[in-house]
Amino acid sequence: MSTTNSPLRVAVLGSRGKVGREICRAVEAASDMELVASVDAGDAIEALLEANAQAVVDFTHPDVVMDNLDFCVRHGIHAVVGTTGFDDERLATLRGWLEASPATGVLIAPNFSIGAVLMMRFAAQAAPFFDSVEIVELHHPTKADAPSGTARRTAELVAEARRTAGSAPMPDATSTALDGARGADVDGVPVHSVRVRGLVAHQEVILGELGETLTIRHDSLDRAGFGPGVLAGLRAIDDHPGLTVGLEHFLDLP
Ligand SMILES: NC(=O)C1=CN([C@@H]2O[C@H](COP(=O)(O)OP(=O)(O)OC[C@H]3O[C@@H](n4cnc5c(N)ncnc54)[C@H](OP(=O)(O)O)[C@@H]3O)[C@@H](O)[C@H]2O)C=CC1
Ligand SMILES: O=C(O)C1=N[C@H](C(=O)O)C[C@H](O)C1
Repeated sequence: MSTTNSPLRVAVLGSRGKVGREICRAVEAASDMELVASVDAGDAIEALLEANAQAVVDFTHPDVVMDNLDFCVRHGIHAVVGTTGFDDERLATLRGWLEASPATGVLIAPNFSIGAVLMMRFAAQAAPFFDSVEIVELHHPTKADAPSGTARRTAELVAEARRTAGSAPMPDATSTALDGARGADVDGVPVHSVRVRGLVAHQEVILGELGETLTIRHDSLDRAGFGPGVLAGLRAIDDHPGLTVGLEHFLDLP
């Protein structure tokens, strides 16, 4: 889509937010891209058309992201989306919109950090080898959703790997518990959410077997760490029309 003569024309939605600010910096620093529009709450999304944007990056809020994507897909603008809140119903809606705009690509990635993508993959690989798997995600207290999109996706991948392997149900003799004490049940995997000031985004996957545990931990220490994954998504999106869920599909992983 872009050549050395014509940098990819990128717009950022949520440009004044904690992640959006970093993405604007990353796009501005990329020699093969041009930041043509920065849109935040209260700004008119039509700025994307005036700027002739070819692709948008969305780090906004689960309550507004579907409206943003409706606009982008209707106007044939590719979208690289970090905003959380995508359940099966939303993904089905998006697929329907994309059928009417077959050249447009939308990438939804629960986490754009390369380390987090690997954490999810390693957790799924390890899950069938252990009796127990639980997830603890830890974030800043301004986060809108719980559990995190990354934790939900990890739980789904773990559950899928265990189903494929024919794993037995996880042992748990709890017969009485305060509400929430065992976390949220995501596809049979307990997920525990911690919100503490000072944290950025962290996750542990704790796997246990008789006599041993394995803990896979990822820490996002600075939101600049989401930039390279977003740029990789932008560079590949024109070659991936339709809906893609997960940055791993755009990476050359073994
Ligand atoms: N996939 C990934 O790798 C990552 C995903 N995320 C997700 O990204 C999202 C944003 O996170 P974060 O940056 O921390 O949140 P912030 O609240 O810091 O930023 C969101 C920004 O979007 C703005 N906004 C709200 N509505 C609109 C709209 N209709 N159009 C344009 N901008 C709008 C907000 O404005 P205002 O504050 O005035 O409402 C705010 O400036 C969350 O869903 C989060 O979970 C976060 C990190 C990594
Ligand atoms: O809101 C955040 O901060 C983050 N959101 C994403 C999620 O919900 O998984 C990604 C990362 O955890 C940071």
